[in-house]
Amino acid sequence: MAGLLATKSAIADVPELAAQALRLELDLTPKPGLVDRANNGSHQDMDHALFLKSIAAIAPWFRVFAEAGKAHAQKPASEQLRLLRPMGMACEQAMFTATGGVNTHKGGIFSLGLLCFAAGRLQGQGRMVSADALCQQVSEICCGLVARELADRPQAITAGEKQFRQYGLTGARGEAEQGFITVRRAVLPYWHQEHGERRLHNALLRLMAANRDSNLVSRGGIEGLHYVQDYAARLLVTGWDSDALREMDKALMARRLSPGGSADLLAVAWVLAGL
Ligand SMILES: CC(C)(COP(=O)(O)OP(=O)(O)OC[C@H]1O[C@@H](n2cnc3c(N)ncnc32)[C@H](O)[C@@H]1O)[C@@H](O)C(=O)NCCC(=O)NCCS
Ligand SMILES: Nc1ncnc2c1ncn2[C@@H]1O[C@H](COP(=O)(O)OP(=O)(O)OP(=O)(O)O)[C@@H](O)[C@H]1O
Repeated sequence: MAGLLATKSAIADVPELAAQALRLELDLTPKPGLVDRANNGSHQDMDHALFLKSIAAIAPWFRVFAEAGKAHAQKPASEQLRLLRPMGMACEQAMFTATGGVNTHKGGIFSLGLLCFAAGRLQGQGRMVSADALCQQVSEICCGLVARELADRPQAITAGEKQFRQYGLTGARGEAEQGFITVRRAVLPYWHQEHGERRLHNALLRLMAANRDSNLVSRGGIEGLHYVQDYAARLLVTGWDSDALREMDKALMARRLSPGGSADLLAVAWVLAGL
């Protein structure tokens, strides 16, 4: 009985954890190149207030995704993305309406939306919602996504397709299809070594060092990605404090670099670690 109660409360919490994750990610300061409480990082078209509006518009959708996952739980995993996608796009539309057309959370909606949907799916199947089970579900739901949407295209047209052709970068799709492998390898094993804000900063640095963030490539080319990866890896080796993070913030702003994919994965880490 105690196990059953624990399972139920964990399931109910995933949409709430996801909304919480977006708020914590936003408020974490300093955050190199990203919008935080102190500055707009490398962005001209968004600030903290705009991100708050975006979160308010997106958060109610997380429960919608979870309910949809539950309602379709008995259908094969291969059919799920086709069901979820129109809802994900409607949520993107709600974000664009709230922000006046600015892309504040497209990546976050994708990754967290999949987690919420997968949680509902597990619940509908009467299964335990653990981090491993959620990642496994997301991976099954996204099976073949990289091949369909990046690899099998005859011509590379979009930025994502070009980055895949040139550097093998699979972006948010690849991370989801691999069950958030970067979060599971680079962040979760170290999660309990730190506490409070330092834990989140450390996780963000680990993500920036490991993640092949397509945002960095679209802003600064492959050199931009390597610059941020090397910078973060160096801080993890030498040690860091708030001053070091502020220095890194300045360096990324000077180069117009924004590790938005790693910010999204920090939110994913919060949800997975919270289970
Ligand atoms: C797949 C999506 C995200 C495609 O976007 P795009 O081609 O721009 O892909 P790309 O991976 O380059 O970047 C999108 C965003 O993901 C984030 N991101 C970038 N790199 C990474 C990475 N390595 N890991 C995780 N997230 C990343 C960034 O925030 C970025 O802005 C998408 O827009 C989409 O299909 N939306 C429809 C809604 C949907 O399917 N939702 C399903 C769940 S609700
Ligand atoms: N705190 C944050 N600050 C900035 N970006 C963030 C933050 N958290 C998450 N992101 C992610 O970064 C992405 C925005 O990056 P970016 O502005 O480079 O994208 P874009 O609008 O598609 O490109 P561009 O501005 O170069 O035209 C969002 O999709 C969002 O998911």
